Amino acid sequence: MSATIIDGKAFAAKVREQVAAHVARLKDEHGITPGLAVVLVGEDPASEVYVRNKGKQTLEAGMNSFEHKLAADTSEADLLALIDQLNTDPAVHGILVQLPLPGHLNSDLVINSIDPAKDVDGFHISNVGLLGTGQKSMVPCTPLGCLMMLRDHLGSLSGLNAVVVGRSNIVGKPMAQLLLGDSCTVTIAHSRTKDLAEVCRRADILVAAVGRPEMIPGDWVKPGATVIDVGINRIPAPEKGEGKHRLVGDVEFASAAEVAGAITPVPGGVGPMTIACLLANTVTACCRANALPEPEGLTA
Ligand SMILES: NC(=O)C1=CN([C@@H]2O[C@H](COP(=O)(O)OP(=O)(O)OC[C@H]3O[C@@H](n4cnc5c(N)ncnc54)[C@H](OP(=O)(O)O)[C@@H]3O)[C@@H](O)[C@H]2O)C=CC1
Ligand SMILES: Nc1nc(=O)c2c([nH]1)NC[C@@H]1CN(c3ccc(C(=O)N[C@@H](CCC(=O)O)C(=O)O)cc3)C=[N+]21
Repeated sequence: MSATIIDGKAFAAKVREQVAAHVARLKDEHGITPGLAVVLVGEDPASEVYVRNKGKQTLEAGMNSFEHKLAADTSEADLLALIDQLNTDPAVHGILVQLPLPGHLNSDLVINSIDPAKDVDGFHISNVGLLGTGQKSMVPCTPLGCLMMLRDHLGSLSGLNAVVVGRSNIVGKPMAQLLLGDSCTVTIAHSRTKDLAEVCRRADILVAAVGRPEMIPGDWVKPGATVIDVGINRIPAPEKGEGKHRLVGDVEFASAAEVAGAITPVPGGVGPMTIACLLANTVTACCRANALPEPEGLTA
């Protein structure tokens, strides 16, 4: 193995320290405690892992955590009423509605009912538009975490060929916007892309956000490339015992690590950074709401 392992877990711990320091200052100097509300409708395994880690880390950073767990058959009207209440609650600075939502709920409608200033996921059309036009916005947590690791590892990204595999609204598209903002030459690949292997081999920066376990093998990776593996896939792990699972990314780690210059592991890569950036966005939202200076280095 030749690649540098980008330690997202350690990086995330540093980001959370910076967040906690800023939270302490907000409390001491202004008597303000940032608050994050998370809304979970029904049960989704990926979301539950995320919510569990997040609630704990929100409290550890000194912030208030408000969890709203709603039944899977909650009506759209009830969900919108809750969001309305959180929008007007002065103790709530950030609102996150876990995705995916059950099929009977219109996610676009729900997301766009969140006050854009409290939209710490950065999914509201207003924030999407601001990001796309290079204006100050709330930046989606997962792509923001990826950008932080890339800048930390590479310094300048200017002029590099970046390939993002996946075009979802929550990862692929905002990731591409951020890379473009840092002057990469950006290609967005997806399930209809012709000769994906060839496209990937041109990437100085390869971001995989597909949701297919170990889909990208080492021979799709350009020698020396920086590989960011966003995928979180639970696969059976009979070697750990009957019915056990383990997490793997969208990249075949062992073979990719032979070729890449640097690579993020799964777990311990993008996942922890996503949560750290959610906390960072909550502090940023709180500062903006109170017309106070924002923490430095924690936004795009
Ligand atoms: N680490 C973290 O913090 C987070 C991790 N994730 C993980 O990242 C992964 C992606 O999530 P998300 O963006 O929400 O997923 P989506 O399912 O919304 O999007 C997947 C994308 O991958 C593309 N795709 C699917 N199959 C192929 C293929 N064979 N070749 C090329 N492209 C393909 C799809 O293309 P098309 O549009 O053509 O269908 C689509 O654009 C998942 O594993 C998820 O669990 C997600 C959020 C946060
Ligand atoms: N509105 C919304 N925003 C999201 O950002 C969002 C969402 N909905 N729905 C679900 C996905 C998924 N997601 C994860 C974040 C962190 C880990 C994470 O911490 N992963 C650890 C592993 C945890 C474990 O050990 O199981 C790691 O990669 O090291 C996982 C998954 C955010 N998402």
